[in-house]
Amino acid sequence: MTVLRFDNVSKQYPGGHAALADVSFSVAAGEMLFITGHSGAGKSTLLKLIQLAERPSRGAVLFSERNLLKVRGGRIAHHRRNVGVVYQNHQLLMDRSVAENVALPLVLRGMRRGEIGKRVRSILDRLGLAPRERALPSQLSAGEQQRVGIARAVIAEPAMLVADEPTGNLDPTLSAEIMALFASLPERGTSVLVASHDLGLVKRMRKRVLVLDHGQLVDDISPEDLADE
Ligand SMILES: Nc1ncnc2c1ncn2[C@@H]1O[C@H](COP(=O)(O)OP(=O)(O)OP(=O)(O)O)[C@@H](O)[C@H]1O
Repeated sequence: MTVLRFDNVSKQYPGGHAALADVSFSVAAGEMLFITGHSGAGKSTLLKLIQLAERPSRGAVLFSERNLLKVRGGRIAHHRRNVGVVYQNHQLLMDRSVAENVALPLVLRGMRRGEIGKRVRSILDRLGLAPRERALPSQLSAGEQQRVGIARAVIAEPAMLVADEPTGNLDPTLSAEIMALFASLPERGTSVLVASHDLGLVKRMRKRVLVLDHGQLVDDISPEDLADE
């Protein structure tokens, strides 16, 4: 089953050149892959189209077979619930505790409090954040804040997780732990798309890699081909 498909997608910002030019690829349900390329190659733009933070200038983005061009108004929020997002600057609610930040997607879904508590404890345990559950984001290190952002993005088990340079602030050990966590999501049904220009990290993960160059998709490397390089 295909969860995401880009069909000849181009994106031109007002007054700018083509941030994406005629990009086509698809992602299977439960697949993890990376997208890499130089600064300005179009990685963030591609992720923004998936979250409906931007719209294509030409072509179509299909998510679970639905053309996102047709998703408007109140349906945008509904679509975004199916896409977990991890940013480099985590966009946490600074006046809410770690546990409250992580619980937010479940609260928005109207889940029962008892069930929310259980799920929050479980994900905080997995990410080594349980001792910090009552802390405010301002009392955390950059790495801890990043893990809170990741916990919040994955807690509702979205169809897809998109992450933009998710290990930018983290030391190598923590980066490896975060990547291992991402790699465990597909077996729970979540596809994972990670934008990164850390080529060493990307190669170590032995996953499919899309390569963008000036907005064009110039390579689509399978894990097997990556192993041969
Ligand atoms: N809101 C915007 N308005 C105009 N141009 C933009 C906008 N956002 C991005 N661009 C341009 O589109 C191109 C692609 O940018 P994008 O942020 O997608 O690249 P990137 O590969 O994510 O880069 P980086 O690795 O530096 O984050 C760049 O030339 C950028 O200057």
